[in-house]
Amino acid sequence: MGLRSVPAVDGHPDVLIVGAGGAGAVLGARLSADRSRSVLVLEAGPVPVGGFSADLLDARLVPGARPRLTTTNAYPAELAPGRPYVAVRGKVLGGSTTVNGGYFIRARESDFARWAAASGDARWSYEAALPLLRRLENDLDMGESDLHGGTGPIKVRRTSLTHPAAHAFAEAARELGHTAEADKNAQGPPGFGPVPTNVACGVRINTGAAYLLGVISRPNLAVHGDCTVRSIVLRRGPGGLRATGVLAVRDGHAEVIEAGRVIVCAGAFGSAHLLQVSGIGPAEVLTAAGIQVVHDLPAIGAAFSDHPQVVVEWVPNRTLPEPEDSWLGGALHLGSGGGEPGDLEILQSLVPMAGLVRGQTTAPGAPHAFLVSVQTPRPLGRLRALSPDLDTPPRICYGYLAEPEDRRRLRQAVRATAAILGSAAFAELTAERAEVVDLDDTGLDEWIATRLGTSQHTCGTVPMGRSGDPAAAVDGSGAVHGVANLTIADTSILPAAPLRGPANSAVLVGEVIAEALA
Ligand SMILES: Cc1cc2nc3c(=O)[nH]c(=O)nc-3n(C[C@H](O)[C@H](O)[C@H](O)COP(=O)(O)OP(=O)(O)OC[C@H]3O[C@@H](n4cnc5c(N)ncnc54)[C@H](O)[C@@H]3O)c2cc1C
Repeated sequence: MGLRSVPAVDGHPDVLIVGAGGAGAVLGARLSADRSRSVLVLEAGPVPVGGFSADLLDARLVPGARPRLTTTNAYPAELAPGRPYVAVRGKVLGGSTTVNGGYFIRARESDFARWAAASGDARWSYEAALPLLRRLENDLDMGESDLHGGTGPIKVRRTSLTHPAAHAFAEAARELGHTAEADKNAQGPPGFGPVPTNVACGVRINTGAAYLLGVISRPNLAVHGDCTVRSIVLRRGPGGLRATGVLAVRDGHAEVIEAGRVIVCAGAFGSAHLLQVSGIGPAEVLTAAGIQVVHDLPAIGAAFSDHPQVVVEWVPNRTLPEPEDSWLGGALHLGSGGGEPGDLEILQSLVPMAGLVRGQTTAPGAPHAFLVSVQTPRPLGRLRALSPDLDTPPRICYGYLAEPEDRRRLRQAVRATAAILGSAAFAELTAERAEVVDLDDTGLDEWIATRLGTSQHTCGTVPMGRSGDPAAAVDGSGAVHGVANLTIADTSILPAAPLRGPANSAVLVGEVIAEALA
């Protein structure tokens, strides 16, 4: 691990980026491509300029699944009343893309339509985003086309489905009449198919490695690791309120670093929390936390969305092999009937949960798993700072399963998984009936409540929207309403979580905002 410092950039950079994660690393690389612009990136976690350790690259594992990993931040949270949880986020170059599952699926067209409508900004339409979706990827399966990119920084590969459990899932989906979806990045009818991943030859391609490490020697770019921004410096002048820099702590020393523009890319939890402790957020939340209100913005932390998830396990009748490249098998997207097509997700793990939490690709005798989630965005989550001190974690409540319809959808997803396990295709792999089969709705609700988890896909803590809309915090280019020279650029600005995992969309946010600021 190492630090890199370029004094000329450190002095008063044109752009100061807080956080080098899914979106921040993209912005650091894209904005510093203009050699006349000085760019300083401050990342709270380590920046391994010599390369990432093998355990953070192995795509057969999910580093963030391991408790107390030093390259993650843990946030105490509440999924539903009485359901405590510890949510994690990457704290390392690449952010959560360095510790995540490597599932890399584009948002659906309807997500883009929602984001464009909320922001009133056409750059979030699917048509406008497509060239950037192509620019960010190198699709090793599909190659360059009108739909796919062939030269971008992130290599994309679909899972192979040759593993016996993945093969059984494919057969079961066919047997049960689910639509085949060979390319989940093609906006076709949702169904069963391989999972597009940001994985090549078993290596998870995080955004730090893909975008930033290769350009880190640019003279107009400096990237500092182990450097936490504790607040945004704000000044009120004749032109109104503006950001002039940040207060950062590096090597135990606090320093104010001034900059032409501050871009906050600290993630959906980190960005909203940093804004609130800096005095930007709902006045009553700030006042209750003892934070001086600098700018009342009610939308910050008021209505985030994510994907509730439960793990459905099954016991194989023999020891199954380790996966070759990725821990992921196939994925089935099906409709809940009350939402949009493909709003339920059944994602297959080829490594038992007992292995993933230990950082091991096998766990002999342990059950295998499906990760089952409802992908309908429901903006019921809340994040509130509790203290002016950034080290005091915010209060995070997801608001899961609040409505009967939320519970119905999750029951339906679990029962669809049980049907997969009860198929003839799976009879060759397991002798046991899924335990949920005999439960009525009440029993299944209880079963789900005790196993409730989350996909860790939070979006919308600093949502895009039109100026004057109380539900909006930033405009379509990430500019904070009412504060000059302050931009937010990460999954926090997406007004609603996409119908698929947000990692691809996080990279897209970096690309879109870089274009907007070019
Ligand atoms: C365990 C896990 C598994 C996941 N699996 C998947 C998956 O398989 N597919 C998928 O689509 N999505 C997945 N996700 C979600 C996805 O990875 C994230 O949505 C995405 O990375 C978010 O990008 P971001 O830029 O918003 O934030 P992050 O990638 O979280 O980046 C934020 C960065 O800011 C830094 N930072 C925060 N605060 C400060 C501060 N005050 N000062 C300086 N730096 C700061 C952090 O250290 C971090 O590097 C997963 C998430 C987790 C946690």
